[in-house]
Amino acid sequence: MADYAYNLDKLSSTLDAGHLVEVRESPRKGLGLFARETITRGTRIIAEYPLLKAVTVSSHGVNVLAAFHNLPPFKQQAYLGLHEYASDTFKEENDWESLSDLDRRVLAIFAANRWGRDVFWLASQFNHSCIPNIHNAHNPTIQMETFHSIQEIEAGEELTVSYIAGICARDERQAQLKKWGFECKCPVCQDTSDDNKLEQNFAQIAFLSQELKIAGALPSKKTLDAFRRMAGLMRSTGLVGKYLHNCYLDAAFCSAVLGSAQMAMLWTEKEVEVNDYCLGKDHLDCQKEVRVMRQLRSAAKSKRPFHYTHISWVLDWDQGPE
Ligand SMILES: C[S@@+](CC[C@H](N)C(=O)[O-])C[C@H]1O[C@@H](n2cnc3c(N)ncnc32)[C@H](O)[C@@H]1O
Repeated sequence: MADYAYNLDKLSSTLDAGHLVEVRESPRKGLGLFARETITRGTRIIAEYPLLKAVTVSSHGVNVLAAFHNLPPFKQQAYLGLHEYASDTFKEENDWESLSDLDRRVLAIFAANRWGRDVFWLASQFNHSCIPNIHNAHNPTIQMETFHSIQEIEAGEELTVSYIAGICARDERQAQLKKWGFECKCPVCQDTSDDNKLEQNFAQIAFLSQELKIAGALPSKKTLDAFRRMAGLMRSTGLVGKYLHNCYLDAAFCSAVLGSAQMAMLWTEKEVEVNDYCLGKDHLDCQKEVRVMRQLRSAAKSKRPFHYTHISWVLDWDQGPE
């Protein structure tokens, strides 16, 4: 088994559509994942178990090193084939000078590829885009990380995820991406002209979400209108993943608090649609949302006065591993 190498064939699972993608050079980004054929929205392209799982992401990376040294040789070999990058901050945090060359490499690979505490093999080939076409999430039912297409993807097109948190303006995005040591070359970031419509949309979404945060997003006609505008901007920008889902969720709850079961139901239907293509119908969160949608449907049909407390809202979303 010593010369066993991780490869696409060995990893392809009956739970995903890994055969639809290939790993190859992506201009100025190293390797990347590309569609072999047209991929429809909502396809579970990858469902993967971690190659390396650290117990915690504690300082000095001891847990990461222990996890690596406990792997069987073929997995260590696969891991060491992944891209590495360690920022100066990461090196300082990890007492770089005291480490062996191998341990530095192990930690630099962890820094460049980790999703929380986990490093996946195939999913480590995803490059970043500020407008990604793939959404990743932990699926507790199958205990795997899943990667779904959130747009229709054409044959030959690159598949991308977002490495960063939140929807923010270019400067903040670039600052967050410093951790991975590159300047983003996605289409939004490359266009530095003042009339970059997509960038203007990013700035407006960031502004609206900041305003809502400051206002504490207390349900009112004004906040509902802000969620509606934000959702429209996200759709026209192509940001159709979890932030759009969250926006629909907020709009649904806001409509319910304002007393309209009908409007809450319509927003929830949109929310369910986004969640289904981001997570897959077997995800517990999708099933919980469908239950909320059914309650709202019957409340909307009923002649009885409606109050938002009649609905069992979903409060325990699955966040997946840290
Ligand atoms: C998780 S790896 C992705 C796979 C990597 N391209 C490879 O060759 O194995 C992350 C690294 O890919 C590169 N990268 C990812 N997204 C990029 C982007 N939008 N623009 C430029 N480089 C990118 C950076 O070097 C980054 O540190």
